Amino acid sequence: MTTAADQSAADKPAADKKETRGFEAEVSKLLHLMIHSMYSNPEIFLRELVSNASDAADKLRFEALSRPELLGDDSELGIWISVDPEAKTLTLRDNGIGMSRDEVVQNLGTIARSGTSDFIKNLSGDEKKDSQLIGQFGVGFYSAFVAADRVVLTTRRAGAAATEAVRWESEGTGEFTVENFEQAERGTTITLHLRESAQEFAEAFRVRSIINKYAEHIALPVHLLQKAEEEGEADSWEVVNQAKALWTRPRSEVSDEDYQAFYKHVGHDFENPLSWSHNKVEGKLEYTSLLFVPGRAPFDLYQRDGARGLKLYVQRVFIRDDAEQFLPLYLRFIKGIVDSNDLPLNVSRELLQSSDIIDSMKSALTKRSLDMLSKLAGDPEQYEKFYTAFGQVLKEGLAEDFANKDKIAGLLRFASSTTGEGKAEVSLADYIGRMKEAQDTIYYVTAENYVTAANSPHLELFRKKDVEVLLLTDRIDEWMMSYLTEFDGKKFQHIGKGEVDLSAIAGESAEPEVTEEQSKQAEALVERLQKALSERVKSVRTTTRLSESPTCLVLDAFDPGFQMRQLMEAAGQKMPEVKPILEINPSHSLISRLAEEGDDARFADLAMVLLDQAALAEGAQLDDPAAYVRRVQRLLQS
Ligand SMILES: Nc1ncnc2c1ncn2[C@@H]1O[C@H](COP(=O)(O)OP(=O)(O)OP(=O)(O)O)[C@@H](O)[C@H]1O
Repeated sequence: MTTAADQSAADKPAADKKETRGFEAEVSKLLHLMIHSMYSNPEIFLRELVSNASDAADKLRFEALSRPELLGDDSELGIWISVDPEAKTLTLRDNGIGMSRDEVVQNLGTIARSGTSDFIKNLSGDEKKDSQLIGQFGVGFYSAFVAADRVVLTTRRAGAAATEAVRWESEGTGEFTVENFEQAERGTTITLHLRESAQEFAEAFRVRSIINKYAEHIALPVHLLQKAEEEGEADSWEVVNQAKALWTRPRSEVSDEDYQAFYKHVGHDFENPLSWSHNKVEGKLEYTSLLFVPGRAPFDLYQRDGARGLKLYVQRVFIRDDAEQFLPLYLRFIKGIVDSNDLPLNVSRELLQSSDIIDSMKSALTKRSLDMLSKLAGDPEQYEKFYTAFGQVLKEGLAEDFANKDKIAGLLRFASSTTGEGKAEVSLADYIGRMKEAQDTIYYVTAENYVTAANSPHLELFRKKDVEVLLLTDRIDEWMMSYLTEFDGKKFQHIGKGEVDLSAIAGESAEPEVTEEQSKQAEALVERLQKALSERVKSVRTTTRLSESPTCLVLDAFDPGFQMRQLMEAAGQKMPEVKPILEINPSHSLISRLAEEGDDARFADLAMVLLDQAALAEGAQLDDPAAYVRRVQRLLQS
């Protein structure tokens, strides 16, 4: 059995021969999963097929811009749906672009979209889990098998001869056949032989109610066959939708359901979007945009070649999918369309890449998207969904989009030392609103996870003085913060870096945590420690931030921390070694004992142990854990 994927030129059969081929392995896997995951909602296949037919019409209109002859005398594009309860079939025809034999084999034998195939290959095998993932990418044509146990598709590509049409047939169980066929009209006809469990789709009234739901946003007329009521009368076709591009209609005339259905069509999603923004711009530039915020991340969000961008129309004519030029990369999760009146219909890739029109549209659409997100933030429950899915991507914006830095920063959410939960829910505005009277700095700490951050010894004094600290635990947070130095006139400080000074916040009269006298007394100890630890630390000093722990490690204000180091090393950049600074807390009994230690060997062991413990407390891994264990054992025994 040849699979569709590994066909080579050498074994290509004569074009008109009937061939039986095997689906690519991933298609079989997808089909199997789909049938299991969609049984409770089988009608979705109709949405998918109508969506494909609409895309086929879009593609034909686009090709006809340069080759008008493709339309011939069949220029009224549409979709025709009929049912036959006796034959137990449902048939859907379109007069769109159609497919050649090669295209049929490629599109309906493999999973063409890049990334999808790998995604399916890597599914866990746990049917329940995998079924939920299926909704993350469009199930498309193959969903027909949820309702049908045999699907026959005939198609003739625009511009091809009637004898070059193709017939494809499959029972969805691993194989399909393709053969040449003769078809008078251009376009694609799909006949579903319905499963016993899906007989409802052979009932005209049932199909009508579903189509009413799924067709209103489609810009193409959808016709349903009306059976003649009286004998002798002919059957007739009835158009069931407005057949007007949804974005051209005034907002007040578009229902939420229509927006949601349209999103599912353009966003290849099963679920409703969290929010949308529909705008018509008039003036120097004229365009309409309809942007959506999805509720969950697609599987290819972090893939370099992942699907992104908007669907581009020029004067209502579809031009291309995935036009990336209208939004910055950090807003790649936004789905939708943009329809321009200013761009030429034959807009080229080059023009899209550099043009004043595109630049100003991009900056306006970026603002629009950010405004839509600010608005969404007014609903914390919905915003949390958004932030969980896309918060990390949004953070990239601080590095990418200088002009909108403040807006982006305003959209970020963080866990905090005062909310007591790991949820990222505190905004910078919330933080500023709760700042102490004399506080002029936004404090934060980065760590590998919430527990490490929340228990970091760096927080001790902040806790004691009731000063809030943001806890940043995404792996890109430290990198991100290198781009965020100010918000609303307030500086940021990483509490594990540089010197910390809370004296102003505590009030003039408050006792300092470490008195000058204690510092002075500790001077000799500091010197002794510096000598003992010179290989491993940059310096030793008395603390400005501890109140309970004996020691902690801090970095100089501009030294890269642990996260940054990991990030850079993952990107293949070798980082120079940076030694930390050891801070000691002279009020701690262990430090007093250390100061009194007369035995140099014991002093060295104690010093090393306190240093390693400071590293452990902030979630770092020891370079030589065995040496640490040996030292502790020696100390325990002596
Ligand atoms: N009615 C049709 N007319 C012409 N081509 C079609 C038609 N239906 C499907 N195709 C082709 O088959 C391809 C695969 O369709 P399928 O529905 O599986 O995926 P898709 O439409 O690309 O994306 P999605 O999975 O989100 O639906 C389409 O990209 C298109 O090229």
